[in-house]
This record gives sequence, C-alpha cells and structure tokens, in this order.
Amino acid sequence: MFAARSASSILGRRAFSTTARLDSKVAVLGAAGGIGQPLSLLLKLNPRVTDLALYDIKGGPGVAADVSHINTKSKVKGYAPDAAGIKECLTGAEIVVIPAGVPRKPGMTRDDLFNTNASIVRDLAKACADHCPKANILIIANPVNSTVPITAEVFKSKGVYDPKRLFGVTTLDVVRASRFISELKNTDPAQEAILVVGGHSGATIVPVLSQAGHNLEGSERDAYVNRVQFGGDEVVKAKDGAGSATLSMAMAGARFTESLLKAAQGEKGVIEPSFVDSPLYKDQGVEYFASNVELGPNGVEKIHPVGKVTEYEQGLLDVCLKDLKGNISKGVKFVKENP
Ligand SMILES: NC(=O)C1=CN([C@@H]2O[C@H](COP(=O)(O)OP(=O)(O)OC[C@H]3O[C@@H](n4cnc5c(N)ncnc54)[C@H](O)[C@@H]3O)[C@@H](O)[C@H]2O)C=CC1
Ligand SMILES: O=C([O-])CC(=O)C(=O)O
Repeated sequence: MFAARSASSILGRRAFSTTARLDSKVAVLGAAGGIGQPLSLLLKLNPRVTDLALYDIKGGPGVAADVSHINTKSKVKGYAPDAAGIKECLTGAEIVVIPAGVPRKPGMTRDDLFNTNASIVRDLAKACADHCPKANILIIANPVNSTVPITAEVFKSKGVYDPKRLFGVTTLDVVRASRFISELKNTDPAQEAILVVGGHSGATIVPVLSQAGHNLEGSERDAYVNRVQFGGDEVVKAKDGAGSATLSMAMAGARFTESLLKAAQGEKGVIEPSFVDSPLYKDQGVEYFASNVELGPNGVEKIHPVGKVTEYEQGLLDVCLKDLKGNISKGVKFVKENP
C-alpha cells in the first residue's frame, strides 16, 4: 500500500513540507524479530522515510543488508548490538519504533511478559532518552499498558519527558475492530473506522461500536467485543507456540508511523487512536489512556474524549479503567524499584 502511493501524493508531500523537515530518520529497535522484519520492509517502501536505522541484539545488519536492496531511495543501515551501535542508530531519529521483546505463547497473558520485557524496554528507553530525547517513541512491546509508563518514567528520571512524544501502539486493535465488523456486516473494512479506547490487553480494549453507527445485540455483540478484546489470543493459539501477531502488527505499526510522518510534514487532521499520557481519566487515577489522538508536528496535537457511549459500553469502560490503573502502576513501580 505504501509503495503504491500515487505521484500526486508524493508531490503533495513536497507541498506540505515547506516548513517541515524533509529528512525523516526512523529507527526500529528489535528489527530482526517477527514484527521487526516485515515492519522494516514496509518502512523501506514508504517514501516519507529517508533513513531507516535497524537495531537488534541479533541480526540487525543482516536484515538491513536484505532490505537495502529494495529499489526505493531511502538509506538503510543495520547497527552492531553494542553501546556505540545503538547510539549511532538513535542519533538524529525522528521516530523510534520499539517491537523488541518476547512474544506470548499459548496460555500466557500479556502481563506474563512483564518480567522479561520490562527491563528490555527500560534499557532501550534509557538509550532513547540519552541519544534522541526529542524523538517520537512508539511502543509495540507488550504489555503496552505497562511498557508505556515504564518509558515515561525513564524519560522523567533523565529530565527529558515530553508526553506529546510517547505513544503506545494500539492500531492493531482498531484494524481488527474494522475487519471483524466488516465480516459481520459484509462491508468494506477499509471504510470502517471503529473507535477502540482504553488500553492494549483483554478487558482494557474497548470497542465503541455505537459511534460507527453499527448496532449488534445480545450474543452477537458479546462475541464481537470478545473477538476484538482477545484477537491477539486467536493468533497466539493458531501459531501454537511460534509467537503472536507479527504481519498484521507490522502493517499496523507502519500505518501509525506513516500517520506521524504525514502530520510532521504538515498534513492536518491526522487522527489515530493511541495509548498516551492522557487527561481523560486522570481524576480517577488513570494516567495513560487510548483514545483518538490528533497528530501534529510536535507529536500529540489533541486528545479527543471518548464521546457518547451506550450503557453497555460504559460497563466495559468501567472494567477497563480498573485494570488499566493496576497495569500502569506496575510499570511505574518497576522503574522506581529498578532504575
Ligand atoms: N502492540 C501490539 O499491538 C503488539 C505487540 N506485540 C509485542 O511485540 C513484541 C515483539 O514481538 P515479536 O516481534 O513477535 O517477537 P520476536 O521474538 O519475534 O522479536 C523480538 C525481537 O526483539 C529483539 N530483542 C530482544 N531484546 C532486545 C534488546 N534489548 N534490544 C534490541 N532488540 C532486542 C530480539 O532479538 C528479536 O529479534 C512482543 O512483546 C509482543 O508481545 C506483538 C503484537 C502486537
Ligand atoms: O496478543 C499478543 O500477545 C500480541 C498482541 O499484542 C496482539 O496481537 O494484539
């Protein structure tokens, strides 16, 4: 989809770019993994990306050599898995996408990944805070509800936290919500835009179907909501021990990156749901929340409220907020106890 961008939209980019930077370095940390590889491929196909910097503790240079043969203009470089490598990878990055971390196996929750992934994300966040403190940081590594607060705490501890530049990538939930409703209603999924709010695990994933003008009742509604909330489990089960969603996640990560680049390059009205430092439920002690976010040259431009929900959706939201609070404080506590 990115390679097929029309000439006029590429020209459009030039028209938007008079005040915006034309060089867009995007770094992927965890680039040799199940998500990292197809994500790197999609970013290589995106003409808005001028430099693609690929880092992994294993195999970054190999993926970079492979992807670099694709005949698009961007420069691609893979970095050695050491302090000098990550420093060079991150220096000058406008966007850093982080899918580094272990995926689930059947029977695990995302929270079961916390013990392994919390320290991976903490250490990569430290490197970002040191080498590219003004970059937009896109967290894919699970559990997102905790790894986003972990990243924020690291940036705060180094005095460089900008809440407008930190995003938990929840795009896959939105992609799934659109696809699954289109299967039920026989519509074009590309034309469906189902709002999904909350967080990124189980009951914290709240599809707000009512705002898209769809009405499902009873068991059909419950099955739809359950499928959106546990879509990740569907893939984990089907992969049977070989990991979780990678290809659909790569597409979702590439879409979010493209949206940020569009906004950075001056396009107005770019909206993506994302898990961000949000004022919406701070009065209830929930510091981070996913809702529609308007993107701009400085990252978050405007956080949209959830809007009108049905009584049923409000019930889902109540459960979500309770779970989210626990997930967030777990991340914050981890950094305080393991700086
Ligand atoms: N936000 C979302 O919607 C989704 C999140 N995920 C999460 O994304 C993460 C990655 O999933 P996969 O790519 O399938 O896993 P994977 O195991 O295939 O790849 C992870 C990669 O990270 C690398 N890595 C590990 N520690 C690192 C470090 N300190 N620095 C740099 N690289 C490091 C590994 O070498 C590996 O290449 C998992 O935590 C998974 O749960 C997966 C799907 C959707
Ligand atoms: O389910 C998982 O562990 C991976 C993930 O976050 C998703 O597919 O939404």
